[in-house]
Amino acid sequence: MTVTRPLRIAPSILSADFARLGAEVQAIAEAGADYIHVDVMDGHFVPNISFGAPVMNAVRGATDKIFDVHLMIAPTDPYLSDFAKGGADIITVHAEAGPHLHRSLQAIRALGKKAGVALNPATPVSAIEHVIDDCDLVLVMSVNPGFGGQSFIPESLNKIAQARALIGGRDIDLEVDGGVTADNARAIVQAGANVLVAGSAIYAGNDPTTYAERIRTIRHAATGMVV
Ligand SMILES: O=C(CO)[C@H](O)[C@H](O)COP(=O)(O)O
Ligand SMILES: [Fe+2]
Repeated sequence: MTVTRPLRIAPSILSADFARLGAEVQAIAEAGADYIHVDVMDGHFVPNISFGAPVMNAVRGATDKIFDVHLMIAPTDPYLSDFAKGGADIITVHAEAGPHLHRSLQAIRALGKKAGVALNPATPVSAIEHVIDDCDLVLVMSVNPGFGGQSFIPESLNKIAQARALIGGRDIDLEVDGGVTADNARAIVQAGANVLVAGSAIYAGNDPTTYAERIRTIRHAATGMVV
């Protein structure tokens, strides 16, 4: 029998108001986020630059929720300890970011953190077959990484199902990131995911009074609850 971990909603602070980042992290945590998704981009692995470990560390004190750090950087290994010391709980590296994925995953666990591996849309699930027991989280990218606000790639649903089959009964989160909304959340969860990242769908308008309702709407849609 396949055991799926509990549903988690992980707002991406990439879509937050950076001028008020600490307050935005606190607001999203109080609004019901399960994980805080932190997108780190280097302008090399992806065509955009966001922020690094010092900025993440500066807002770490805003909540004690799990910091789910998505590294879109290459190389990754020289920076892992900065993110671990800076307060990351889960550190996810891309399978495409370097030739030694197994070493990177082991390095994250040696730092006492949960190790995640992310797959770009063009990378097959088979790329992580031989490291699946070294992972605590698998992240299926449902857009090409680099920017918030893109549309969900429909083929991702097949890939999520393949990743779920690979994970089987292991205690591993299956996360989906990119273009997640209340409209596709149910299909994503039915395909086998349990962690939904959403940036623009939650932070739209940067109005904290709407965050709890946006998170609740996605959570209810994902569970098939009629509201
Ligand atoms: O990793 C990312 C982009 O590379 C972001 O987490 C993702 O795009 C979230 O934003 P949105 O929900 O607006 O698509
Ligand atoms: Fe992300």
